[in-house]
Amino acid sequence: MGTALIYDEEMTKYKLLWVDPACKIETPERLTVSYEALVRNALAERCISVPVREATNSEILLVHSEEYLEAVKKTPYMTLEDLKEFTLQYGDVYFHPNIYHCAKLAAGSALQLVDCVMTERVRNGMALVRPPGHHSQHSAANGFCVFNNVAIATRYAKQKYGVKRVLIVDWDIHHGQGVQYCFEDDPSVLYFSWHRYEHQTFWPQLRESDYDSVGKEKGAGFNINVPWNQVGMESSDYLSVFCHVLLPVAYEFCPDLVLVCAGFDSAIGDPEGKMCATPEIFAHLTHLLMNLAGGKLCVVLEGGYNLTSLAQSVCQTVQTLLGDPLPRLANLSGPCRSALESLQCVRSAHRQYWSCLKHAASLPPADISTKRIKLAEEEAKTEVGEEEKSTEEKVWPEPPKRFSPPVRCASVLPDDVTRPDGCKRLGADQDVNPLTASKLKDDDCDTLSRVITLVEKMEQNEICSGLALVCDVTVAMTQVVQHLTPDPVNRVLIVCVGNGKVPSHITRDGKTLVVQINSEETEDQNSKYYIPVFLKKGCSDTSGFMHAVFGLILPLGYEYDPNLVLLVRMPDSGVCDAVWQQLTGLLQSFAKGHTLVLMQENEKAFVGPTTSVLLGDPAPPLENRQAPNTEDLNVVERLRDRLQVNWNLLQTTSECTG
Ligand SMILES: CC(O)(O)CCCCCNCCCN
Ligand SMILES: [Zn+2]
Repeated sequence: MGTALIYDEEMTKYKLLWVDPACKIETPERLTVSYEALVRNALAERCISVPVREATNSEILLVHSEEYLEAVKKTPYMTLEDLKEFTLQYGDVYFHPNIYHCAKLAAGSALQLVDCVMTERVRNGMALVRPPGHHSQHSAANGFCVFNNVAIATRYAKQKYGVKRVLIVDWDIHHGQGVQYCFEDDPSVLYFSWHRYEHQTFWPQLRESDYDSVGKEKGAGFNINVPWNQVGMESSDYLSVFCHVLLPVAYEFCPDLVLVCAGFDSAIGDPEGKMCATPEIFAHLTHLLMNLAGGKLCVVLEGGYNLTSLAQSVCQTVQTLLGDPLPRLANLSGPCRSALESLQCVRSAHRQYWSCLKHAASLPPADISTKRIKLAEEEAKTEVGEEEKSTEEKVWPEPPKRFSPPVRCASVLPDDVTRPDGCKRLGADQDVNPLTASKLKDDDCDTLSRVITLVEKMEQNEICSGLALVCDVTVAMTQVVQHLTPDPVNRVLIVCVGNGKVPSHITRDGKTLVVQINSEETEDQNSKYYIPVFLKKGCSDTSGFMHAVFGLILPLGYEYDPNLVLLVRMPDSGVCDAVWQQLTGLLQSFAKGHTLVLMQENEKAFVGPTTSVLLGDPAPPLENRQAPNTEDLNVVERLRDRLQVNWNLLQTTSECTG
């Protein structure tokens, strides 16, 4: 199944007709540069082009009042003076004779996206629209928004397709208060938003944008606000929040559909956000959401005002939706102190609602409230100036080209195991380099030499990922590590699932990082590079396992930044299919998708499910939503406490930083 792209140049045909410093950044060029970049990078042609349509009255009325709709209906016939007059009743937004038409097209585009994803005509998709939507409210336009595109799409999906749970991820740098107001008492819609806040001094300066707005009545816990109280946030900060807040909660929520309020003003260079995360981060944020809801992911454009970073970020997002391998995120420094404060605040505010957070620190950092008051007082003192003091132009490197290796997935299988379609079989002889074969002294040398050849072809980027059935995974793992070209940049992340002795010598000098999830206590080797995660209920406990994936494996993997990932399924690990597939999917975040899966020969039943994920299909949703058991949560928390001195991305509170 493919990726939908919805765009129509009609939505470029409105603009600001008078002087208004607050609105001048919202221009038609935002849409044209985004679409043209997709065309230029040969991404648009790989998408399924879906036409726009106007949202109907009844669809708009799913969110907005009749009075508001009737009022907006009159704007096409207004004079310039009337339009200015009409605009005055709202904040930070402008009207134009053609904006009503475009607003119907923007909302209709989101509905078209929902239709083709829910009818499985496509797997996922992106709608390039303007005007944006997430600030508009029941009876008000606001913040460049006229109709709330994503809120309407959410109500539409529930009404037309009986979708029970919708996750809305709002990575725009402004708080989508319009979405919050719409669903704050609705437990079937989980709204997650991060936003520049600076202790309520940044637009829209709402008290209800802070972390303690968790939702109302039945909706308590289903509204998650992550305020950024400083500018300059980087990829590390964004990934920390995904790993330690959004993903654990999203998996516990188990949505049937995921919608993204995709604003790219959270990228480096944006005049509104003033953040420092490079465009590649959106490839990762998108990928981390692609194994939820069976891959049903609808991305709808919101903000983004630096035309260069906007276009690059849109391309990173669409290329990931298309399934291309991700770029590596170089030298992640770990979350800054302010981000850790926000992280701690959000986790403590939501610990009572989500079992994955029940071990979170119970209180926000002591001084957080005084900071808010102090900063607000300071703000009051300085004149309210739109022009920012620091106007230095941010520069960042062009994101690296992300081309797919000629072979997406190769397998080394015993002759009696059928090769899954789409997967290339690594032949016995023709592919194997004789030098390698000679070096292997093992009785299984034929298979092992093919495994080594597979790894060599991954290093040369001829093959993206691989799977091998071997007679002894431990031997195979050891051989792979030994045969890696001794290149100083070689770093292998090894994730061992299940019991079994991992030879200690392979955790040599930091060239490998081994994380083993098992169900039996191993002697506690206090090494930075060997991390045993002992789960009482072993790998069969889905919640405990996934807690270790989000809280430990993902952060460690991002910080370690390997160029190869070995996923090893130890004999009788007890891990269930869906969890195994989720892990396989999530590990493709690293090493440009170079994942080698090693399994015992008798586990041929898992060859199909594993290769389907290696080939880019989404992992099936984890049906169960029971809480991780307490001991397992304890294990992961204790490990995190012990390891976070060495691994910054494991931090979740600001107390720990010295
Ligand atoms: C879709 C969106 O969230 O990007 C809209 C943001 C509106 C910002 C209003 N204030 C602008 C102040 C200009 N310096
Ligand atoms: Zn924004």
